[in-house]
Amino acid sequence: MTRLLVASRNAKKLAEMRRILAGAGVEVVGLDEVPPFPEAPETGATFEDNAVAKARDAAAETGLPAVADDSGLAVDALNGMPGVFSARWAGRTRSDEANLRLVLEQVADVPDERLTASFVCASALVLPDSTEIIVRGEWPGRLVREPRGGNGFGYDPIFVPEGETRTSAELTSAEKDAISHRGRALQLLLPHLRTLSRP
Ligand SMILES: O=P(O)(O)OP(=O)(O)OP(=O)(O)OC[C@H]1O[C@@H](n2cnc3c(O)ncnc32)[C@H](O)[C@@H]1O
Ligand SMILES: [Mg+2]
Repeated sequence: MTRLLVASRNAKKLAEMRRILAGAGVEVVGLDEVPPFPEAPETGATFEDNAVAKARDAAAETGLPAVADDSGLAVDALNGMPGVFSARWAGRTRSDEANLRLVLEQVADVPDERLTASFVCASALVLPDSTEIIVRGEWPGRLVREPRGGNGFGYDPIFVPEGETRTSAELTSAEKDAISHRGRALQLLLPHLRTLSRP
């Protein structure tokens, strides 16, 4: 089976990517299973720029096809922030709890009807021949002021997807994967991954 390097240092994100890619006809390999290489900081202005940079580095360093995602929460009342800064919104400690508390503080005066937000995921596949495929998945919803639920990671406890009453941290893994920004982006990559495993 063709090996595919999934370039993420976030264990919970990686687990989601592994689940969604199961059945794609590739053997998923994590960064822990390849020799270490220096990883560039995520300095891009867009999710797409960061995703392709992560995947490009990983493919170049290992010679394997590589997929990476850059993702985050875009809050309408905050002009799309935290956006590409989602992982480190409350600073370098990168604490999920501190990040979501800061967002809640920032929207404290925003009326409920304007608490709309979306999760965004840009996912990039870079092949050994340097072909780059970049896709995007979005998951619209709204914020709640009290975190709820223990599944998922990041901002999941304060995000209620459109059409749901539960937060995304209250969805099962399978429910989240089926409709999430990451699930949608990776579905768009699947046809490209299938061509990898063809002789
Ligand atoms: O870059 P890698 O190593 O993949 O891991 P990371 O956690 O740094 O990932 P990003 O740079 O893409 O930052 C995305 C942040 O956005 C948030 N996020 C992304 N997807 C999410 C999801 O499905 N549910 C909740 N929060 C999410 C979460 O805070 C992540 O740390
Ligand atoms: Mg990151």
